[in-house]
This record gives sequence, C-alpha cells and structure tokens, in this order.
Amino acid sequence: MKIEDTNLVGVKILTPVRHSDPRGFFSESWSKARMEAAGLRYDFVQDNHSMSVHVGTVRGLHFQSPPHAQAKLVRCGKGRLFDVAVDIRKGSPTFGQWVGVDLSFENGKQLLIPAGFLHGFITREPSTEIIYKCSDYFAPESDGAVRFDDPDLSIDWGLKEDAYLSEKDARAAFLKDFNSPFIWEGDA
Ligand SMILES: Cc1cn([C@H]2C[C@H](O)[C@@H](COP(=O)(O)OP(=O)(O)O[C@H]3O[C@H](C)C(=O)[C@H](O)[C@H]3O)O2)c(=O)[nH]c1=O
Repeated sequence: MKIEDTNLVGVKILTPVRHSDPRGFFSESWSKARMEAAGLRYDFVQDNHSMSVHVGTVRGLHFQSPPHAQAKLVRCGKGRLFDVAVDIRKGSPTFGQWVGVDLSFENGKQLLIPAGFLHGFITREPSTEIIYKCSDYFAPESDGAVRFDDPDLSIDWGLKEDAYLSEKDARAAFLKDFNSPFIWEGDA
C-alpha cells in the first residue's frame, strides 16, 4: 500500500495494491493490520456507501461533533469525484486550510481524514459511488455542516454550473459564524 502525505498533517492518500490478471483485478481495499503497521491506528465501526446521479453533486462539508467525531477512510467505488478535507481544529496552524484529491474507480486512491476535519466531495461523472469507513456511528444530533462555497475557504471545486445540493447543505453555516467543537492538540 502506498502512503502519501498531504499539506494537512494527518490527512493521507492511501493507494492499495491491485493484483491484475486477465479477469480484471483483486485488491485488499482495507487492512487494519497493514494500516497499524504504518502507524495509522483507527477503529472503523461503520461503512457508508452513497451514489450521486448527477455530475456536480456536492455532499458536504460535514462533520460530527465529539463524542461522536468521525475519522474517515474514503474511496470511490464507481466513477470519479474530488474529495475535500478542511482543518477545523481551533488552534491548528492549518485551521481553515483544505486539501482536495481526485478519487476514482480507476485510480483506486483513498483519502484518510482524521476527526477534526470537514469532509465533502463533488462528483465528476454520472452515478458516482463513494464508499467510506467511519470511526464512529451515525449520530444525527451531532451532525454539523459548513458551506461548500464559503469564500473564507475558497475551495476550488472545478464547478462548471450550479452544484446539486441537499437542502441541508444549501443552508449550511459560514465558517466565520461557526464555533468549531474541535481543539488542536498538536500534530504527532
Ligand atoms: C451520514 C448518514 C446518513 N444517514 C441517512 C440520513 C438521511 O436520511 C440520508 C442522507 O443523509 P445525508 O443527506 O446526511 O447524506 P450525505 O449528504 O451524503 O452526508 C454525508 O456526506 C458527507 C460527505 C460525509 O462525510 C458524511 O458521512 C455525511 O454527512 O441517510 C444514515 O442513515 N447514516 C449516516 O451515517
């Protein structure tokens, strides 16, 4: 498994090995032992899978507050998407900074996002499917969102027309009006 750092400490790009043969390929898409051997210790408890019909669908930017904060390991099961993480840990030297990575069925890349970060994505192909592991269960009472198009974040989504948004995302808060529940504890 290839592991690459990003500009945000703790947010990493993982690319598992694909064993190809004339039938196609086989890949161990996740191994707890292999991640722990690389010093990446996460107890994932829930797998999520969503499909978005339209190109330009944006889901995010979301988080769950402590004690139900979620670290995520995100991959694209079908199609192509641009996956984004934003540091919202108060006191962090990279607070409000973002990283975006193209994830696709073809490239097999995965984005590892610790708790304390917003997560969102935009789809680049029709019927794109995202699959991701979460380190805590769904807790709707802890759910929070920041606007994907917040000018203080200035995320380059590569949008060519209006995004397809849920009502929740269309009315999400701006970062400046948002009191993050996360505190930076120093990066290992
Ligand atoms: C997140 C979640 C949702 N749901 C139900 C609640 C709604 O009835 C329906 C759609 O939920 P929502 O509109 O919040 O789904 P997304 O907009 O894809 O939200 C996700 O998008 C971003 C990218 C994330 O990283 C989060 O996992 C999550 O916030 O699924 C569940 O039953 N369990 C869950 O864990």
